[in-house]
Amino acid sequence: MLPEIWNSPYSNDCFPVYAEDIDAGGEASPSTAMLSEAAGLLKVTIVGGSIPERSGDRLYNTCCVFDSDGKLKAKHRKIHLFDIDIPGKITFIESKTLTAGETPTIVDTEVGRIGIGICYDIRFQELAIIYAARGAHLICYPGAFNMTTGPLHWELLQRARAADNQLYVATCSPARDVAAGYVAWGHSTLVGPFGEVLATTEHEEDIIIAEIDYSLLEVRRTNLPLTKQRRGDLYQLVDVQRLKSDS
Ligand SMILES: NC(=O)CC(=O)C(=O)O
Repeated sequence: MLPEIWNSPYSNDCFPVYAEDIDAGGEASPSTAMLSEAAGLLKVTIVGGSIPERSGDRLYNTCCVFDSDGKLKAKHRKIHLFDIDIPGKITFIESKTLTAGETPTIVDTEVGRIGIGICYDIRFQELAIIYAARGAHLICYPGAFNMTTGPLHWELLQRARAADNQLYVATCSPARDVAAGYVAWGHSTLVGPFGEVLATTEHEEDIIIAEIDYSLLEVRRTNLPLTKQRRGDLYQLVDVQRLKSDS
């Protein structure tokens, strides 16, 4: 797994410059061609962080997932754009250059059923609930939280998504570069289905190698039978996409 916007500085000025046309493949998208080659050569599934994607006259913040033959299995376009204003701390308006994606993305891979979100997507618990309801074992969030929100929210949100939905959450952030226009918090992390941090980095460049045991999902769901105890008679989340595809 790679971080959010790993082929470009994280800035509205740079997104159009570094954007690649993913659907055209080959030389049009050197970053995804490289990921596909690496997945095939190493025989691993890759959740390819995200890059700015050009599609016609639009730009998206897009994560590509490759299977161990190097085939593109899924493409997730960041659904919730990072438009925030905390005066004196951080203002970022992704929607100045980017368009929001329109579909949640869940993908069956050799290493489990994976839901994908990109950074700000982690703040919207409904997306994680839908992924859990559709049988995700793991949600991967390439992200790049910052020095204001990172210390308070980055780990909190990962643990909340994992504990509420009793699944694994994996995040990958760029390392911190204090000279960059946007300073990332770092701290890539793997969280287990009890909300426990299984592995994490500091803010320097690093790699996490950790084991995921999906049999723990059942154990935790038996220990705490939240799904059975949910009061669907009092509240419900409607899976609009599923309703659309069923009709
Ligand atoms: N960069 C993001 O998309 C999100 C972020 O930094 C935050 O939610 O805080």
